[in-house]
Amino acid sequence: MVLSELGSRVNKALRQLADAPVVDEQLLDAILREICAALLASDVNVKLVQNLRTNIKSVVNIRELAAGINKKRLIQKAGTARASMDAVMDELCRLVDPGVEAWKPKKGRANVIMFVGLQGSGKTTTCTKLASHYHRKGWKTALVCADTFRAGAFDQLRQNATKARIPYYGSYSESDPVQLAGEGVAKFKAERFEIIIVDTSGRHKQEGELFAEMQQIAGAVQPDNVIFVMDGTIGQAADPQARAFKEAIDVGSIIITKMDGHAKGGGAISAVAATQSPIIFVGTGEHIHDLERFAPRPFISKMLGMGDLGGLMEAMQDLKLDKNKNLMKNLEAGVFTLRDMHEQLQTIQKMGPLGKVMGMMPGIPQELIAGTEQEGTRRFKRMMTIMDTGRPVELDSDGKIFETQPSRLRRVAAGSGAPTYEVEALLAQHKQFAQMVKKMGGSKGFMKEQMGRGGPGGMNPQQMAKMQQQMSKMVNPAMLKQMGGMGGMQKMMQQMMGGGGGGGGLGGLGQMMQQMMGGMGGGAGGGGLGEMMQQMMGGMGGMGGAGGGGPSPADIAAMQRMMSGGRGRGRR
Ligand SMILES: Nc1nc2c(ncn2[C@@H]2O[C@H](COP(=O)(O)OP(=O)(O)OP(=O)(O)O)[C@@H](O)[C@H]2O)c(=O)[nH]1
Repeated sequence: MVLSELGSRVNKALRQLADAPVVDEQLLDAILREICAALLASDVNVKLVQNLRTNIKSVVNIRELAAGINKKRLIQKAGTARASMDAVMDELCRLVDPGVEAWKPKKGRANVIMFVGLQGSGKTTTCTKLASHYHRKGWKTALVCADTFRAGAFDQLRQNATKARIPYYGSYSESDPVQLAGEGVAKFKAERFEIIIVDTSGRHKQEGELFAEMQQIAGAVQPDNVIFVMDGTIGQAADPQARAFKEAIDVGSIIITKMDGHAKGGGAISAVAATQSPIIFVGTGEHIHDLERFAPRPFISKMLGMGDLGGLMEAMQDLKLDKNKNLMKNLEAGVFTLRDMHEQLQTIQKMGPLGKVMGMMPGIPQELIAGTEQEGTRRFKRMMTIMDTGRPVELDSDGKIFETQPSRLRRVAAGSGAPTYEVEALLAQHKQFAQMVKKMGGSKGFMKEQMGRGGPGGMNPQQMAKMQQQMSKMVNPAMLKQMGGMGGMQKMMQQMMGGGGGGGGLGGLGQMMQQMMGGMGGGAGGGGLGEMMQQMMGGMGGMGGAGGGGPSPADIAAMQRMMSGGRGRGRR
């Protein structure tokens, strides 16, 4: 069972808990049975599943809970359901969290990272991915190839490193991996590199020869961190494999690869318990950027369809929207040209595959993302092609030029191979965004003004308290906790609404994402925050009906009124 299926099965079980009129031992048992069956079907180690069950049962003592609060059925139910859900969430997180802080490189010195793992686990690919990650974050990074076992390993690393512009060291003729590793690390240390990543050979199975070589290389390069790379598709074999590596070498961190596609992934999760080491990244594809930072709670939360707000924020910050001076200037003036729209689409593309970005948004079920990813991406590409066909003067316009001169519209349609109605639809969408930007960005930044010059701090205390009250009603407390409480939530809203440097920047972006995914609004969202995020990201556009378990339409309306200073939408 792939992880998204595991997530929805667990989520379904938890919902049963929340929806049941009474929570008793029988119901809890049935739900635990379902969760455990789902975990086992995903290849999670059987002992770990047993532990999870026992731990939850010991935390949620139904009889005790019931005895403590037996006055009102409703209270009893609410308390028990919440305690059960918290316990399930905590135990799921514990599966992927060894409780050990991950190693972090130190600035101003050489940090040697050694990769180990079986042949084909994805070591060489992941070495370059990680090198590229550090390189992008500003670390002086180099790669050393000490894999002399597999013919072609050095070529592979050389090609990847060249593409990523990362200095590398290796040899076609030297056959001693220990000497190669030692020389490479010494060279890059002398050149004051900060991150030196050493790729080592693998074998088809864990065997003495491999481990002896690994230990000798470790002796030569004295790694600060040993990263164990494990293939996410290997199922139950993960546990003995991880144990064998841990016994042979001081594994400090884990990277699980091939977590894209149909990886079951549950087996590889067992590596955490086997090595007592944290997973630091997961590989999600063959491309150099297909490496996602791993953190236990966001991972579980994302798997359950609750999103990963931290990840979303990081992806947004990485975009450095405020560095796009032209766009910002236009947005602040309330202007949104077709070229701005083109740039926004490119920006979304830079955040990664649409599905990945949507997956970070809470309340959007994983199955829905998988289903709409293809359609969304196709639509996205068609829009880009249409805009690329426009002339510069047309792109820099507000699009009215196409209304007054229909021959231009027909020319763009013919040039891009799209039917005219599709070009018209794009122009209509652009018009909608442009109106929104005018509302939000114009008059010195509508949102900024409302939020108090770039932050909610400008609201008066009464407005602030009221807004918090509305927000807390709408947001699932577990999610609010994940976002760093009310403060975190406000920070996020700031980022989304004006943090990019001009009011409306990310609002437009969010709205576009919804458009790309096609009909992601209202009913699609499985939970409160997803709905609210859509509301916020859509620039208060009013997305319609609340998703299951979300805020009521009255709550949303109240929230909108609050956010727009009680003046209603549509005001300039
Ligand atoms: N889909 C997918 N493929 C991956 C991922 N990581 C690596 N691969 C692919 O897995 C295959 C093996 O990867 P390598 O990097 O050559 O494996 P290795 O562990 O270095 O192998 P040896 O050098 O022989 O030990 C390659 O085809 C990679 O493109 C991932 O996260 N997702």
